[in-house]
Formats: sequence, structure tokens, C-alpha cells
Amino acid sequence: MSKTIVALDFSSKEQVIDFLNQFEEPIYVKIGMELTYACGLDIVKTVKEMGHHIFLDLKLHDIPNTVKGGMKNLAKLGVDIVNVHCAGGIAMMKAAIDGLNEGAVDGKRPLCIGVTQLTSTSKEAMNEELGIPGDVIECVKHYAKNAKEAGLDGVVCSVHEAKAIHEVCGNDFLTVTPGIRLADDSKDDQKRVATPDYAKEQGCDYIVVGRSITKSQDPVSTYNEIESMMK
Ligand SMILES: O=c1ccn([C@@H]2O[C@H](COP(=O)(O)O)[C@@H](O)[C@H]2O)c(=O)[nH]1
Repeated sequence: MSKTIVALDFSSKEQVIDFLNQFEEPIYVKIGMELTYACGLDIVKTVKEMGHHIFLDLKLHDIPNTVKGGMKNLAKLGVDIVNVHCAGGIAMMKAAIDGLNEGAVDGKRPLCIGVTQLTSTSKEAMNEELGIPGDVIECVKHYAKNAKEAGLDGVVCSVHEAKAIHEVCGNDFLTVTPGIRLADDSKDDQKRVATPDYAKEQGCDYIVVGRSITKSQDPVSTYNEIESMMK
């Protein structure tokens, strides 16, 4: 199984098909808000039929009953991973798992992971704008422990927190890490970034890579380069 999840941040089905047609083997992809809001959930079926593994990144965050109902319907799509915001709390995360179990296809529910602090959030923004004191790593570890208590399978965090999360939640608890950049890449809107080599060193289970691959002159060779750093 590949360790690199490619973020399909496109706005049309045609762009997605053109992009994926460049790859000879199935890859792991992430379908997020941009694509879902442009194409609807039908895009999941299209990408699944092309044979790719899917992380459906819709980051649910609502009252427990609503999240449970939403997850029940998402589970029926047969995707591999879904997610919620840890900030929704333990009861909400437990409800997400209940909904996924109710909607499970052939008794198998998607993995569910919790977003801790977005990789676009700096310590300063977390302290001053969000009103959460302390270091990012402390908040991320706290959210990860809540996610584990709720029965989630792992969290979304930056590479810089992955090792600490495995120490407190165990090595089986998944760390899925966006904010990945090659050494010469622009950080764009990301703040807590790292290279694929460093992600490997820190024991990240999966890395999520968007623009470094999708905007590359040669997406397949960039993908292969990144994937080889994770092996
Ligand atoms: O904390 C988070 C959670 C999700 N993301 C998503 O990952 C990709 C990253 O894209 P890049 O182009 O590689 O920056 C994007 O789809 C985000 O929605 C994240 O970056 N950070």
C-alpha cells in the first residue's frame, strides 16, 4: 500500500480524470471540499471505479446526532478513510463511529481519523486567534488522546507531532500528515510543513500531498520521487 495520499484539489471531474489517467497503477487519493462541492459525491464513484483508494476529507464537525447520520451515509460510499474535527469533542467522535458502523458495507466500516490542529495554523494563531494557550504539540496530543478514547483510528496532524502522538496513543494509532513540501517548494498557506524524508524519519503512517504533485510539470515522477522517500 502506498504511503502517499494525493490531494485531488480540483474543481471538475474532467481535471480529475485527466490527472489520474497519467498513473498506471491505483494510488491513494484524497477527495476534499473543493472537488465534492464542485461535483457532488458522484465523484467518489468515478474515482473508485478507476480503482483508486479514497480518503474522503470532509472534516465533519456538528452535534453528535448530525455527525452520526452524516457518517452513516458516507460509510455506504465504501471509501477507505473519512474524518471529523477533534474539536467537536469525544461524544461527537463516538457518534461518528456509531454512524460508520451502522452504514458499514459488508461489515467493514471506513477508518475514521480526527483533525487535530490544521497544518495551516501556527502557534501564534492558535494562541491569539483561537484562544488556545500553550504549544501546538500539547493541544494536538490532547486532541489525539480524545480521539483514541472515542474509538477513532488515528488523527490528522503535522509531521512535527507524529512521533509524540505515537508515544502517547501507540504505534497502531494512525498519523496522517499534510503540510508536506519538497525542499525547494513554496509553503503557500501551510505553516507546519516538513519534507517527505522527515515524515518518514518521524514515523508518519501516511503523508498527504497536494500542490507539490498536482502542480508539478511531471506529477507521476514527483509522486514516485516522494513515494520512494517514504519507503
Ligand atoms: O491539517 C490539515 C488538514 C487537511 N489538509 C488538506 O491536505 C491538503 C494539502 O494540500 P497541499 O497542496 O499539499 O498543501 C489539502 O487538501 C488540505 O485541505 C491540510 O493541508 N492540513
